[in-house]
Amino acid sequence: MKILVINPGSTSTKIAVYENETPLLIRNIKHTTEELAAFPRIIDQFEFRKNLVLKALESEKIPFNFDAIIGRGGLLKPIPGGVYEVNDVMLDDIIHAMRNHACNLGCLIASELSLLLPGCRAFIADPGVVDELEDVARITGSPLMPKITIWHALNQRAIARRFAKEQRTKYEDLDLIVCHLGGGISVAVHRHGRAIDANNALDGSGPFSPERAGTLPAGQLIDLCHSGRFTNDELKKRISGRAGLAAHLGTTDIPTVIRSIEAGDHHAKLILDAMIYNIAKEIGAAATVLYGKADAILLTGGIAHSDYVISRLKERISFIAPVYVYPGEDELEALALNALGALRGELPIQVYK
Ligand SMILES: Nc1ncnc2c1ncn2[C@@H]1O[C@H](COP(=O)(O)OP(=O)(O)O)[C@@H](O)[C@H]1O
Ligand SMILES: CCCC(=O)OP(=O)(O)O
Repeated sequence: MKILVINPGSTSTKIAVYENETPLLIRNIKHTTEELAAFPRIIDQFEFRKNLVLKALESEKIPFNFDAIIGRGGLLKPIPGGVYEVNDVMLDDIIHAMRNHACNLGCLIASELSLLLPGCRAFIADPGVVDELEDVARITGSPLMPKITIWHALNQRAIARRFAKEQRTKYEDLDLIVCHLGGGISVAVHRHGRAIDANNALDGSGPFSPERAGTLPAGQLIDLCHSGRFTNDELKKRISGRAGLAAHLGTTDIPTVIRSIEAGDHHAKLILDAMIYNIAKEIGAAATVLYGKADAILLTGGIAHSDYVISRLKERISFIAPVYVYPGEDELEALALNALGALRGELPIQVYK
């Protein structure tokens, strides 16, 4: 069986082709802040990102012939984890989504390309809106604004399962803190296979990240909203997109920031060290959810490639539990395996309503 995998991220477009469990193509196309700034809205990137997929196939001479196309799931309603077939309700919710993120393009591109091939199915799996929070974790200080979670559900779970396999145990038998360090940064508590707490890595809570503001001072935010300085869309970009490292330093690229630090840029060092400090605090808070008894802390995502970030993070969090580092992500493989499992009847195909 042949599967095409499409993973649009905030700073990259990742593409894979699998023939059963064997990868035939893995491609990570990185996008600069300027390149994406040319598109006023994320939905405007549809043709650009779709063409990147088609060009990658063409350049590798991979025939356009697939049994299924699976995209990274978008910002739908909160749903349980698993594989979902792309349907009209899903496409409609994505087109009218309240929140913007490149992952919204995953099911749109998968759907459009699958329609070119008779019999080809379009899926998503474990989107960022997977919600398994404990009731106590949902309550905030305002009944008007209950906590919602938007996180790297797909990769966090794939990495947690990989760790469990390496430890010769089951994911469902472990208590883990997993932190995905990407364009957004999510920290989730996985208690016996269920993610009982996770931040909103997109526009709500947690540490700031390469392109997110994270938790902000609420009063100052309200004042800024009423200052007349920004439109609604501009303000949203100040929270997600032109926020975090992008706002402070003009780049989301960690190697660029580190080169500046090495060249003596004290401001760049202060900002990156502050991001690391805030990530460590979020992991410390997650430890309290498990009464301090985590089996391990897993660090993953693109930034986990950075020795600068990981060594400083470890200094602050190693006292909590053993730290394991999984640079990059297993999202492409996790998506491919979900599509294969669905096609083979080994995984239930859920219906998005
Ligand atoms: N080799 C590397 N060293 C340090 N940072 C890296 C490396 N590769 C990617 N990154 C950083 O990882 C982040 C992107 O992570 P990734 O998990 O690919 O996120 P996304 O899915 O949001 O695009 C960027 O800030 C990028 O600079
Ligand atoms: C959709 C929420 C997860 C997230 O922040 O993803 P990126 O790191 O790819 O932006």
